[in-house]
Amino acid sequence: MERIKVGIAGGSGYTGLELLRILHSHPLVEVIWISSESFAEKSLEEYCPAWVKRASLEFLSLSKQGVPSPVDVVFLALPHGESMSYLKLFGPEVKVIDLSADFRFKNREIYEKVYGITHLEPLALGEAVYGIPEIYRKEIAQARLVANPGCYPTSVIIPVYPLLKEGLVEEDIIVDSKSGVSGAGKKPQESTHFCEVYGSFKAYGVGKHRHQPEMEENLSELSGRRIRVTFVPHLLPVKRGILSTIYLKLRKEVSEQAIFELFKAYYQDRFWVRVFPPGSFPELKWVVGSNFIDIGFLKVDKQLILISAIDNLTKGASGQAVQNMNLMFGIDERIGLPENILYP
Ligand SMILES: NC(=O)C1=CN([C@@H]2O[C@H](COP(=O)(O)OP(=O)(O)OC[C@H]3O[C@@H](n4cnc5c(N)ncnc54)[C@H](OP(=O)(O)O)[C@@H]3O)[C@@H](O)[C@H]2O)C=CC1
Ligand SMILES: CC(=O)N[C@@H](CCC(=O)OP(=O)(O)O)C(=O)O
Repeated sequence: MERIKVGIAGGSGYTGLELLRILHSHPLVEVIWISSESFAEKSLEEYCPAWVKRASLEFLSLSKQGVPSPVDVVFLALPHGESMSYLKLFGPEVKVIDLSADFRFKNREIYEKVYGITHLEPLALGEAVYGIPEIYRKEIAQARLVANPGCYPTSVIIPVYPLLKEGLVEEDIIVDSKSGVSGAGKKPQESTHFCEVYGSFKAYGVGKHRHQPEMEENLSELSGRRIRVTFVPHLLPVKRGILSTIYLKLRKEVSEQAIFELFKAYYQDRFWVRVFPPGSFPELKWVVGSNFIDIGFLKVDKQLILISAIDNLTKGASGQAVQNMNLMFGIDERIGLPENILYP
């Protein structure tokens, strides 16, 4: 098979560098170009010496140079609002996987309200497939444009989906998530400065985080009911990882064993999902660096507590994006993705 030719828009950012880490070891891929506005014409080695002796690529400026060499697929690892402005550069023969939120909503009005910007490519919203391979495998395989989900929604939608789909839980869901600081990207901000974060722990975006409507729209569509999510994210003083604790009310009596069997029925053949037996819970250290999502659960009377863990940059972003690319090109979704963790 000829290698898949890849372009990475935003190759100098955290998810862009994670894409490079993964794709460099992918046996069926060749990275043809990477872009950065601030480092245009600088080499990857100069920007990030970890690449010395490994790859000789030079950043180009997408805004100034326009469409670079032809590729089969482009990853848009760009800020919200920027991704959609670059979509038109790529013809219909090029597959696009967008890591931003620009194509995640079916409803344009919700996107514009949540992000406070006018959508530049509203027609593409209908075409885009929400990129959770464990749920939308068939649609992703046919897609030209995939909207890679947000990191927090990935950690919530995968564990909650089987329970909602089978009508086992109520519509009101409480999500308490904690994320490492790389979730905020590489651009310096006071709130993510080392001294602000290290040795501390805080909630942010309480009751108004933009991932709440993303989870609600998607879970409502999947379940055919109006789902309400109360979402509180927190900033952990670590670089990578998300741990989400999800509280659900059971609609009827179900045993823990039956819930375990349900998860197995949905995810047994989904390699990147690991469901733990009742009472065993995930930890960041067992997933960080890998593309796994780990799920644990416990029933307390009528309440079901789910705990999930992912690496925000891998299963929460670039790993999932490569998993989507594999499906779009008809190859095994395991290929090229990291199973190894960064432990200790
Ligand atoms: N970090 C995470 O854990 C996750 C991030 N995401 C989403 O993925 C996307 C990328 O995130 P992340 O990698 O963290 O962000 P970063 O801030 O680390 O990187 C952003 C990238 O976009 C480039 N860029 C910025 N502005 C422009 C522009 N106007 N035109 C062209 N290129 C531009 C930057 O290049 P330059 O060198 O010029 O600055 C850089 O390469 C975002 O939409 C984010 O929300 C999704 C899931 C998880
Ligand atoms: C720690 C932190 O700041 N996290 C980011 C979420 C990153 C992400 O996955 O979301 P998007 O792709 O939707 O940007 C935040 O709360 O905005």
